[in-house]
Amino acid sequence: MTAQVLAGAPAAAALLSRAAARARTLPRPPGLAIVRLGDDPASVSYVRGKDRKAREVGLQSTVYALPEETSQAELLALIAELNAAYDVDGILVQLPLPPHIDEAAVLRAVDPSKDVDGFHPVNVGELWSGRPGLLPCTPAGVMVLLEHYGIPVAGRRAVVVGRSAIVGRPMAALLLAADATVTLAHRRTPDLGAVTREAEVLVVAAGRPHLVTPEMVRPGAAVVDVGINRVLDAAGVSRLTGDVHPDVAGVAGALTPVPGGVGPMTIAALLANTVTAAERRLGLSGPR
Ligand SMILES: Nc1nc(=O)c2c([nH]1)NC[C@@H]1CN(c3ccc(C(=O)N[C@@H](CCC(=O)O)C(=O)O)cc3)C=[N+]21
Repeated sequence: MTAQVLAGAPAAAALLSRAAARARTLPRPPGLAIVRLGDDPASVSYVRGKDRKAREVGLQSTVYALPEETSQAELLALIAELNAAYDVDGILVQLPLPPHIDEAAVLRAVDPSKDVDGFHPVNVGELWSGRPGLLPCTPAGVMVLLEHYGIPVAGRRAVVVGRSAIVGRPMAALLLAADATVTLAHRRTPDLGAVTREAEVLVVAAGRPHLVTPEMVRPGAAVVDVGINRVLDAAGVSRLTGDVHPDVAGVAGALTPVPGGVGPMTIAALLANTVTAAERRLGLSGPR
């Protein structure tokens, strides 16, 4: 037996087509502003992908590509301008930012009603108090992926590996909101395998290539691999690999591929969030 492949593309396409349909009912297209500093190749390529998909879905997308040496004050001034702009519904500041910028201060400067990354402390607090506002894109995308493939969460044991502010923590909050019994494990968790073997739903976002091996997985579990690690293969070619060892497919009931699993969901969730932000700002209520 080999695990069902939880491909991201069909679930992302379904989410995007629902978002596009909602966008078409608005009096004007939802506006997305993407801010990026410097020329890190991964950031340039992710931002290009987001901008292209945003246009496909009927959003008005603008990329602000600023030089690496942009000062914190200049960046905050741009954010203030975007906060005040009527036709901007969503603001995304691509991370990571250069070391001379105070990331937390920048994330706090974004108007929470335009925070389509769900990183502002107000949105984090709303999420953990069970009154979700705008949701962090990767965890929100994982929930849509599980739903798309009919994988139940309510009443089940869920384990999240990794406690980052961007994935692990909000992932645990969303699984809890969906009535799972949630364990949040991390690098200081003793006997990680004993903990992950409890999971009926296992989400791995540790940033460590092939951290999760077959003996750490409960037979039949649904395993979501959030890891995107660039590694060199035997021939010295750079490849993407996840935090879950490929042999886990022999034990799990379902498994997301890397690439082609969670990644496409993250972008789709960002664009769906932008439509939600536009609906709220225009006084129309969206779903959720
Ligand atoms: N403010 C902010 N918001 C983000 O959402 C954000 C960010 N900063 N900084 C960087 C990370 C990374 N991220 C990804 C999105 C899509 C894929 C994706 O679609 N990946 C493809 C493969 C892409 C490839 O081949 O490189 C896949 O997994 O199939 C990956 C990574 C969003 N991020």
